[in-house]
Amino acid sequence: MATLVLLRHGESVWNAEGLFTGWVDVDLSAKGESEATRGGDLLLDADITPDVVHTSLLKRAIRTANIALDVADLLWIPVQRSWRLNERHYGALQGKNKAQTREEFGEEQFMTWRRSYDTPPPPIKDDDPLSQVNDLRYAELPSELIPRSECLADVVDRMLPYWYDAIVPDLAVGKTVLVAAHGNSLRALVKHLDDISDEAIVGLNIPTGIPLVYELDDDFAPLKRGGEYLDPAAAKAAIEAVKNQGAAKPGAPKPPAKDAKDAKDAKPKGRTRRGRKK
Ligand SMILES: O=C(O)[C@@H](CO)OP(=O)(O)O
Repeated sequence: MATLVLLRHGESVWNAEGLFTGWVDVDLSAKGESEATRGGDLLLDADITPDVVHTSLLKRAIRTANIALDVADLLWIPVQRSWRLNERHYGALQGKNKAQTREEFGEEQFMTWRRSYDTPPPPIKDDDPLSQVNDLRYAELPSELIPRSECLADVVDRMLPYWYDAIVPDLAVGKTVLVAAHGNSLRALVKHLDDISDEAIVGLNIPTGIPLVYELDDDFAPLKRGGEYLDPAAAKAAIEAVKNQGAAKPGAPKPPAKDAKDAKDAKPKGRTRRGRKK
């Protein structure tokens, strides 16, 4: 038997602003930092001591893991990071306002892009400032493996090799494993663990900053389907909030104009592959 803890990063600055994020490396908001702290507190209260942590290459997941592990005085545990745990690449929607996209394209198209299993959003162009093709952290990935857009089925395909090759070997030797990742990469992992159908996964949302604990049998299948959130009441409310992102609030004013240019201006600064050559 082994313990697997899934932790979605705390609220990011773009979650707070209602923007599609994907592979853009935005930081945690102040609320996201407190959510990560609460995540660490919940682990302490439940007496769960991770032996190893796996994260994506994005700072919102890395910082969430660090903050939570710091609370538990476990910053020293071994860490492995992989692009395979990254958020779903949101293609040309990266940086776009969710509410505006819903208004512009309609509820059905909006939800198809957000939650359908096998329809990716339109691809991002390689010369778009919000593309990751020249990002230093993916310099060792062949260009064709760097996504230009992904649906959840694509995320399952690129995440599963990491599950089998990196996470399962830790679980197999009895380690308690913490995976700090993202809404959609964790949906992909939960789909696999709980054997959720392509149709049913559409309705599953993962809340920010609340540890989800799975006890696994010797075949790495959950003893309890769906696992257990360490704060079930908070998880329920937070799941609703994720579900309703981009939805119009009755009587609410329209969201502020945020066109593609605004999104580009908001791009977080980082070193690029090109930057390295300079
Ligand atoms: O913008 C994103 O990258 C994701 C997660 O924040 O959003 P959504 O929940 O709409 O898939």
